[in-house]
Amino acid sequence: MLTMKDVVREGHPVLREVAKEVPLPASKEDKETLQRMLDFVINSQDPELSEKYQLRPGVGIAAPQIGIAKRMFAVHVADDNDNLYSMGLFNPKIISHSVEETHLESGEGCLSVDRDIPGIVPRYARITVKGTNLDGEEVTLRLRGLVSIVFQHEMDHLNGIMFYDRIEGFKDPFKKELP
Ligand SMILES: O=C(O)C[C@@H](Cc1ccccc1)[C@H](O)SCc1ccccc1
Ligand code: NI
Repeated sequence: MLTMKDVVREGHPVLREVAKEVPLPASKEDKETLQRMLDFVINSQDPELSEKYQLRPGVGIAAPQIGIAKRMFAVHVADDNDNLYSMGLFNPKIISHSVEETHLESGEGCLSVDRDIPGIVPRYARITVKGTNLDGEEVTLRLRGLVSIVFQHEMDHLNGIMFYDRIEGFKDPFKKELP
């Protein structure tokens, strides 16, 4: 099972790479990896398992965060109406988004960042995401609220972008110029 020792931390070049598309249908290996990523996020929210294995609670993780520069991430998060989004996605793509923006009042954190970095991280308020799930089905998701923010945070990881790159005025030595 994946634990925090498998999570690469900021400064590792893989976090600044643009991850590569996953050939579909996904290989057995890529499916196993994505399933382990989903299990990690689920385990990280389980009081016993997160305590036992010292997992930092998370709602998502992207493959570059375990050193794999492939376009896939896993999320396990409920929306404001308690609909649970628990899935792995291959080659996710934001196909449309609102002009309106939103942000978490508390700012954002990251499993690959072992420091608190305060600041507003602007995100699109609503997004439409297309991707392929672990069953090989193409899914289209219309998202808003925390779920939308989580998906945008994970999408950024696939493009070598860290949440603090989006904080106005934050200077980071590893800063990646935003498109
Ligand atoms: O590093 C990651 O990608 C996992 C992050 C994802 C994330 C951070 C901030 C905002 C949205 C998504 C971890 O889940 S950070 C821990 C966390 C837990 C619950 C809610 C928000 C963040
Ligand atoms: Ni992160």
